[in-house]
Amino acid sequence: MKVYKFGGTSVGSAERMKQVAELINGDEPKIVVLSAVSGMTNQLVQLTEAYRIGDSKTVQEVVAGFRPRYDEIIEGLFGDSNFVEGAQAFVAEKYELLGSFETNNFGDEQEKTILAQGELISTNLMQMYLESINVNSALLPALSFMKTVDGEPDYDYITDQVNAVLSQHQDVQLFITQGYICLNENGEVDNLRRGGSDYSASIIGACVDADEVQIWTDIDGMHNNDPRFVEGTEPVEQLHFDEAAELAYFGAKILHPASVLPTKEKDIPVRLLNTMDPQAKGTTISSAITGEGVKSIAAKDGITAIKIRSSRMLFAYGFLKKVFEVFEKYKTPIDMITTSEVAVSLTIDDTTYLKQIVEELESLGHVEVDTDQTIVCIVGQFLQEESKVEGQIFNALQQLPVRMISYGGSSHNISVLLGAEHKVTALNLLHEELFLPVC
Ligand SMILES: Nc1ncnc2c1ncn2[C@@H]1O[C@H](COP(=O)(O)OP(=O)(O)O)[C@@H](O)[C@H]1O
Ligand SMILES: N[C@@H](CC(=O)OP(=O)(O)O)C(=O)O
Repeated sequence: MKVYKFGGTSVGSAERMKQVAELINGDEPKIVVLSAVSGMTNQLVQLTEAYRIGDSKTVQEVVAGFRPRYDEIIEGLFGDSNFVEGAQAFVAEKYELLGSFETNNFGDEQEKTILAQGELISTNLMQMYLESINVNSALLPALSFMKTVDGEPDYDYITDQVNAVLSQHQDVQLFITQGYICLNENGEVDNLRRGGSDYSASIIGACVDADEVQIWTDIDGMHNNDPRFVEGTEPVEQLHFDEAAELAYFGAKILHPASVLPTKEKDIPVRLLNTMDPQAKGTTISSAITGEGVKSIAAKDGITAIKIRSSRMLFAYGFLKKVFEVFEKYKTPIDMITTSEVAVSLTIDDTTYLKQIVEELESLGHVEVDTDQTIVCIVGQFLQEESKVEGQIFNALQQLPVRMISYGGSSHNISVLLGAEHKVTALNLLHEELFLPVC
């Protein structure tokens, strides 16, 4: 069994959906995970915001805005009028549902139900299209097997349920399911957070012991730098699970940060492939350790740096424990940390409890907070005795005000903290220094 995942851009139009159908049609057994058509989840988020503030006009406008997009997709997908009518009736029910919530009684449950509709629409349209071209496939409703408890996948439940549903369709080799959506421990509709379809594919892959998970998107694999900000980036052929996890966590949008773990645990290779160029090699992520030196650079925005300065740190022990306890109390993960004899600097990206954290840290020392920072993360295999990378990084960034550097935490990550306004310059300078030949 293989698990394929197609992102929003890969199902963003009738033409793309037909391309996907061609790619997944074949004898090999497959579970195909689809995202919502590109932009749809953003619009659904906008819709939930309008409901929250009681803005009925925007609610009606957003819902009306769905129609032309899906009309075009349905028209492009189906020749037969029965299928056109069936698909139109299906989306009409969704528009009705999306416009039917009460603004004065709108909470998390309603919000999650709305956010789930994008994936429900794209998968149903794909299933109808496959039927229309006589491809034998079945819809595998994600809400019948994908469950989280305290936000974490319930692997035992998912494994039992997904295998039970699969065994009900012995004559089918091709299954279509929704990414991103799930039920929570209370049986309510929930999701795996934005970009979570990659995570769905990886969880499903682990639960069915897949031979491989393929993530199909609009680019030929993980590039050696962020193609949105740097020109001339190139795909990286091989990455270790840990390298891919670091890149995903530190901003490489092509992969959801949590999606590496389930496949790593089961040692299932993940391939990142391009729907628009299916022959391209892409990137293979596996347990193989390959190559030395820098493989890729990523950047994560929205970082807050906190510095705690205290002369009580001098010759003392237990100070860091007290600092960490504050973050533990507010369930706030720390990304980077550096220390001197009189100060600790660390970064967080979740600022929900920043005020409370700062208040408590002030009892330990003088606290300074810098918002709007970016972590630039350089990933690869760095053999410390031989590595020239540190020198190259200092060289590349010498003109920029670097706020923190984290090196040595692992042999495959060097992280640098800068003000967000320096991100694009830093990515480009590092690219030049680390990847481009010296003329
Ligand atoms: N290092 C990187 N390598 C490849 N793509 C990257 C990288 N960093 C960011 N991206 C962006 O990720 C995008 C693909 O991810 P995403 O938009 O989530 O795709 P999908 O809609 O298929 O889920 C690419 O178009 C690219 O702009
Ligand atoms: N549709 C969801 C889930 C997802 O994974 O989408 P994509 O694969 O297009 O990033 C989102 O936009 O967050």
